[in-house]
Amino acid sequence: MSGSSGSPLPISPTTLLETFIPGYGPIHKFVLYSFGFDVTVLVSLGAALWLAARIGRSIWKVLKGAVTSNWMAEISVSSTDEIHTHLLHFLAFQYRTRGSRRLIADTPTKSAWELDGEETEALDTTMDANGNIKWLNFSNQEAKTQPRFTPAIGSHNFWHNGTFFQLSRKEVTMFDEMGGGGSTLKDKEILTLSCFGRSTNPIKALMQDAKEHYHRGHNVKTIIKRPAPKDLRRWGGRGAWVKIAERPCRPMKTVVLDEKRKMDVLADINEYLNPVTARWYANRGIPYRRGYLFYGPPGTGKTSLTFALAGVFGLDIHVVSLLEPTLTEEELGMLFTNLPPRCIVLLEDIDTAGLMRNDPESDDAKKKAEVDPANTELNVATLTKALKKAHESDEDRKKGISLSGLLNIIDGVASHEGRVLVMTTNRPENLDDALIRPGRVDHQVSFSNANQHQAKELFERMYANDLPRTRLQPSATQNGPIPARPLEEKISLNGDLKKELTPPATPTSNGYIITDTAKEKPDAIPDSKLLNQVIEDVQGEELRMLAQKFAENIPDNRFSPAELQGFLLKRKKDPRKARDEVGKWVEEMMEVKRTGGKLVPQ
Ligand SMILES: Nc1ncnc2c1ncn2[C@@H]1O[C@H](COP(=O)(O)OP(=O)(O)OP(=O)(O)O)[C@@H](O)[C@H]1O
Repeated sequence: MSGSSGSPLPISPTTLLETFIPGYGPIHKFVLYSFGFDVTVLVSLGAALWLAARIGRSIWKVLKGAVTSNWMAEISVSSTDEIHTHLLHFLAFQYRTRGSRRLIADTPTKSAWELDGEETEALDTTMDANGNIKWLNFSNQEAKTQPRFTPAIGSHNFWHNGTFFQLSRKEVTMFDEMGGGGSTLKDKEILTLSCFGRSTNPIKALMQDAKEHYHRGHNVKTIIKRPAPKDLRRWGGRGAWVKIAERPCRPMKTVVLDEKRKMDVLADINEYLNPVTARWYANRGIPYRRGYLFYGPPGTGKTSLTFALAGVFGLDIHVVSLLEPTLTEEELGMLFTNLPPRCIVLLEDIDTAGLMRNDPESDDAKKKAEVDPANTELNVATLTKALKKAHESDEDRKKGISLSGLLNIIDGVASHEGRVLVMTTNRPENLDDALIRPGRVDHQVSFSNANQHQAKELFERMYANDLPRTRLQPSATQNGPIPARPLEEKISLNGDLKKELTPPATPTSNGYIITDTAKEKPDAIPDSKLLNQVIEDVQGEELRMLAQKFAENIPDNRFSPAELQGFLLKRKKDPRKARDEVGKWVEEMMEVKRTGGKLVPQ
């Protein structure tokens, strides 16, 4: 009777497990008698490992917390700022080349221009054996689009330029005030980058790299932005503007306009954008702002010139439609204060923008209706309009942009300085004097329908051979900048303004430049056979003769460049056909214009 003594028995691991795990005893006995194996050893080992892991994790947490707070630097970025986009682009690039196991895949949106990459070959339209034309087919383009991979929500580590970085990507949900007392839940993403050391400089350098990576090639692109959707605008900051398009810079030489007028605008903006000018304005207490009014008939190149200017000066275009129903004065003011230091703000068709005014017309109409009972039909209509206006609620009045609100935003005390404001209109006579007074509009450029000289230029431009794609040469930015000559020197040297107005050799997305002629670069890659082969034989003197003949058929100031471009585009491979058919087209067009018809001859 060994166990009957007074001293207590030591508790065995099996007894302990039996106490904590219901049913352990029978299982233990079953395994022991059936297989001769004491499962307690295994379970005890597992429990010891689990405990060690818990303790280890707790110690790790404490240590990590101590290291993070004392020996690590971190910077967080919210998804409402554009740096977030830069970082994601950069990380997508990084993570494509490294083997991370937790990624988020998304389908990137590509513009039509991005399909025309460096290595893009021209597609030929061919015929099959039965003589059927095989048209180009893009039905499987979605299938070919490669997903973009970015780090998944959670923590990630990576090396960049010899520094170890930690990235934490997390989503936060927050209440967003909707106005009118309501609120909604909104998801926002926070990226936190950290690195060892007490300085945030490596992270700042990484962010700079990400920014440069994102903007690489943007010197050959013009970025077009518009106000973000209402709920995103709410966050303010640069996120109040979203990129809607990115297209190759429009060369200045493709805008057919009187050279002096073009040169005046270029010189004026060039002078204005010079950082020294800002100080000059400040010293004299003049607000550092410049406004331009481009006016003239539709399709005469107002928007085209704005894009070409953006390309020359490397500015983004911020397009605002004052007709957008959800845009309030307050928001427009906030959007103007969140513009980058240098940019173009484009307000198109400012006369049709529907600016709200204190409209005396309705009162007049009402009085007229009362004193002129003979004109009943008209009076009922105008009176209804006037009464409708009178019953507009205060809420309705608050919506939209009033003229005084816009004037305030353009040059009020809080208005942004450094931007180039371009307003375009087809009807300058309808504009309020206050809108175009000096200080708001400093330079006016008139556009008109094409004269014969411009028609000739359009023709030559349409049929000029494209520059062959050439191998890329490292750009000046990589080997030091091209020394600049002063503008006056450029003008006086050869008196040929046209050459100088054209931006220099086009840089490309990789920081390279496309060289000018195929002759200089023997390893030229042949370009589109389709287009060039047909028109190759019509170049030089013959092209000039055809252009001359074409232009002689075009009456001065009757057709807009857009109309002529439309005619030429339909004959884009055949300049001789264009010359032969222009006479008939002009006759028909004149008839359409005389009768006020809408359907134009092809
Ligand atoms: N002066 C021009 N030089 C070259 N192309 C032109 C010119 N004017 C118009 N075009 C061509 O016509 C089309 C319309 O031009 P654009 O949008 O610049 O005209 P717009 O004056 O801004 O017209 P709208 O007043 O209707 O907005 C474009 O494809 C452009 O290439």
